[in-house]
Amino acid sequence: MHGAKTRTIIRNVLIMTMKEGDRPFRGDIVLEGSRIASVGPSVTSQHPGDEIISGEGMAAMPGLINAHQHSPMTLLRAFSDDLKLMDWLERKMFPAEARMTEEDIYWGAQLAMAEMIRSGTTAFADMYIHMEQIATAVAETGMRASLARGLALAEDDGGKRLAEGWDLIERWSGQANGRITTMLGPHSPYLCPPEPLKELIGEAGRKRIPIHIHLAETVEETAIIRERYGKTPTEYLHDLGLFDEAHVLLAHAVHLSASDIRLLRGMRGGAAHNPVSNAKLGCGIAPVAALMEQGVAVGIGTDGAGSATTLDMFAEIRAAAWLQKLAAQDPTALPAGRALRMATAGSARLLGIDSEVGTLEAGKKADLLLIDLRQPHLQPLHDPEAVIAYAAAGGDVDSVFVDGVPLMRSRRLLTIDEEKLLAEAAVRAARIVEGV
Ligand SMILES: CSC[C@H]1O[C@@H](n2cnc3c(O)ncnc32)[C@H](O)[C@@H]1O
Ligand SMILES: [Zn+2]
Repeated sequence: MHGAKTRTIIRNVLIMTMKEGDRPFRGDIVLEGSRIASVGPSVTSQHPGDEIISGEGMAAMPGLINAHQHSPMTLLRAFSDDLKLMDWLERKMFPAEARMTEEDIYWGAQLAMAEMIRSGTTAFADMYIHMEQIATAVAETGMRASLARGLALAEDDGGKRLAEGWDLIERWSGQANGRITTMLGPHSPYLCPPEPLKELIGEAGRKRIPIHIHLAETVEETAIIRERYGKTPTEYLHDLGLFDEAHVLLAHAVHLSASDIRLLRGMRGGAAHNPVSNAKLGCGIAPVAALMEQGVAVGIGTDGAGSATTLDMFAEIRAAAWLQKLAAQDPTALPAGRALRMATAGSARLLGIDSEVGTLEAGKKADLLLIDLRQPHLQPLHDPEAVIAYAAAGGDVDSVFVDGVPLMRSRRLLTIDEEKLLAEAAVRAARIVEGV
């Protein structure tokens, strides 16, 4: 017998476990409560009360994990494009963000979550302001998230924002049935001077709190840090003890020298690659293959919708593969299966949740998606991994489960009132950008 937990059997589905070395195969996936009870090729025996979902024509894979973004920036989507990063941030984003209320943050985050669920993302790492609002939206929508209050430590605010960062950690770690985890979020080497950053790193180390930080996104950043401290941005963080003290989620990691990459060897956490944002802002191409060769975990993120425009992780997977091939002039530089594993198991490692999610296997949390393969652009299926990495888009996702709970079935969102959300977002977005 199977006890009181509800069981859902996804029958006869093409299963992509995303475990290293596994090939796609047809079989059943059994969800029991919040976890995966079994994943296998044999037909599973049915019990009274089991819910049966036909997987005919579908592929199942672990939920995509967006390893770096700023969710409320959906309200700034396509508000300002085609500018250099520093101009874009200082002239457009920061002034617009200064006009955002707590309620704006809530609705912007919910808009991001609707878009993420619709495109197969089940978990994300977020760094922003008014994080309580984002945490509330995560709890309500049923997603999984790692949340950090973004901190520009160069600005003297009497410790107010840092206190908000610690408060978030205290109040929200482990909330929403364990779906919410937290980090500290010093923004970047260029907005965080050595003294307060060293202090924060020491405190994070003592309390075992992970750190989410932007690193080496542009050549301008490299020049600024060289001028201020005579080091590369990576050396700057390394010399402050960051990689010894904490699990670290590095966003971008584009401009790394060979010796920078060696400094990252053995780090806990890893780098979140944001290929679309990096391409749109003209930042450069992160040395993904070289990082992986040195054993540094690499995941995939979108960055905020203010730069990436969409939160569709399938677009990022494709861009990641293309850009590595282009940069190396070598089609083998980042194969389809490896790009898919980066966006699932790789990102899970960066968020520190790889023991729970990121692959489809018995015992893990039931965070997964079903892709509808019965569409012209996804047929035939000579190589399912290649079809999904190179041809699928967020709109092909049929169903999404987190913790065994369906958040979308047959493309209908089950935890979000989309009509109300779209109306709220439109009014708020228009007000925020007025006059900026
Ligand atoms: C203080 S909360 C986070 C902060 O980061 C800003 N941001 C968005 N995208 C980027 C990026 O690509 N590089 C650096 N900073 C970025 C966002 O606007 C928030 O102010
Ligand atoms: Zn960012």
